[in-house]
Amino acid sequence: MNCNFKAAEILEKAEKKQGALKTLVYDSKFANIKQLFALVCETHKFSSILQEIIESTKLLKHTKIRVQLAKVLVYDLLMGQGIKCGGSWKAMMMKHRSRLQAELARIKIKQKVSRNEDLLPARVQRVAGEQLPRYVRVNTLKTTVEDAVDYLKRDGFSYLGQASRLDDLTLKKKEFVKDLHLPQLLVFAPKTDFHNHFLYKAGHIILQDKASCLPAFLLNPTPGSHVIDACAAPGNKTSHLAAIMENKGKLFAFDLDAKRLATMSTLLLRAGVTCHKLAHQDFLTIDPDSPQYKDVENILLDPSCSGSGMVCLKDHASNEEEEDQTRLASLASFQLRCLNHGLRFPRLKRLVYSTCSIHRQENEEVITACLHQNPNFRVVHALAHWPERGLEPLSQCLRASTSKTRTHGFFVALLEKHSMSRDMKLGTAVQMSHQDVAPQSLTVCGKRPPASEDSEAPETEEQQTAAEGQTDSTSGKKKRKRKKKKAAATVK
Ligand SMILES: C[S@@+](CC[C@H](N)C(=O)[O-])C[C@H]1O[C@@H](n2cnc3c(N)ncnc32)[C@H](O)[C@@H]1O
Repeated sequence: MNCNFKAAEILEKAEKKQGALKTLVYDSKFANIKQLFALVCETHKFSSILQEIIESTKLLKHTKIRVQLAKVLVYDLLMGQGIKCGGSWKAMMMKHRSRLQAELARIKIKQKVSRNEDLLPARVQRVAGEQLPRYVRVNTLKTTVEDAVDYLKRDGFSYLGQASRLDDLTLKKKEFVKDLHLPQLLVFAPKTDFHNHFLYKAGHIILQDKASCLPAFLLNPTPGSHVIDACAAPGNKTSHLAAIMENKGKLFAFDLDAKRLATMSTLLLRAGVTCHKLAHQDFLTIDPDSPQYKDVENILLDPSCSGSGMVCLKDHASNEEEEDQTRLASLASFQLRCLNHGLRFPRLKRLVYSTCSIHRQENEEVITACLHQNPNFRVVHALAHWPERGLEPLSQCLRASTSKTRTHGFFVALLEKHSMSRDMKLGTAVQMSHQDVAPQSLTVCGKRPPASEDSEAPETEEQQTAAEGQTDSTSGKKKRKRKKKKAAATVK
């Protein structure tokens, strides 16, 4: 189907509140998702100006097409690629081109601006003004960061060194730096285009938003380990996992969508990934007790979400009041089911949960409910220096946004199973308190994790005591334990 037509169909569905733009785009099964996504986002962004042009030129009357299609075609003709999709609509639009161009020029003169972007409503301009840097992840399966930097320098880019503050990510044309948080990430000026660059075509670099690099980075599976990427396509995080695993071990990747899996196959081939096993399967139907998954210790779960963190969609249904609550509830319920399912794998040690949503329902609330139902897991306080944390009380989790991290809106939680020895240290009382108290207080136990590689400095004894003293049953057990200890000491 023609890209313009598909884009119009999606805009119409979004207006009827049948879903968020991103989900609708991905659900469309369109062959070129990237192209469709860009067209939908841009048309949506300029919607009010396009409407004005269409009305004053009486385009609908002349062409008998629906308003959403008219918007897409006018956008493409006046501001986009010049209607590449062609066909009969192209001929039709060319007939009206000079009138449409004249109307756009008239609006610009009236508003005393010269650029199309300056016509955008203030709130949209604010978001567009927060243009994100271009993040480039170096694919260490094919090259090293140093070699990539050298290549780019020889190619005319100007290397400014290692960033140390967020402000260092504000870059001008051709400048680039190493990221301040993620060692394999290079940062360039917004809209630096690498699609035709040798390093991209050869799979040496992957174009991936910084926030989307967090899940694999935090999971950090060791080479040789067995890992599941539960909702994997189109596979950027899978290829990141494979790079961390140095292509050693087993990486099981599942997705429901055959087309996205096909794209993923190409991406993984280009990236030189060989340790994966792709399956066109519903993750919820995977048997955790099947012998082939008996050694799985790590799971990355990046399930379908509302996509409300994607910058270009911020102007659309981006806050909780506007977003369809029924839809959010259904997404959250699916996300929780996936999360609970992931935690059923018998040898699982760590699971990273992520979404590109900014809604508490899909993020902190899912984690809270999950902890409530899985008292043998806790949330790890990840990446202590990350500037934006999960909403209270889940500050162990990470959030990301244009303003605080210069990325798309994102959420990541790292869950870890209590090891036997840790459970013993914490006492079974902690597990009991998980089950017995309200979900919000559950995180108190998660908030004071025993030391682990990603957790903050070990807590004080005082904090530990406070955490353990959440319920009567807990303190009762503690008292009994202390009494026993005292008695034992006396005997000695
Ligand atoms: C947010 S996207 C994943 C993006 C991917 N992790 C990446 O980094 O490229 C969510 C994916 O989950 C898939 N999905 C949805 N429900 C699923 C299920 N029950 N089992 C497996 N995959 C599922 C969708 O088809 C979609 O490709």
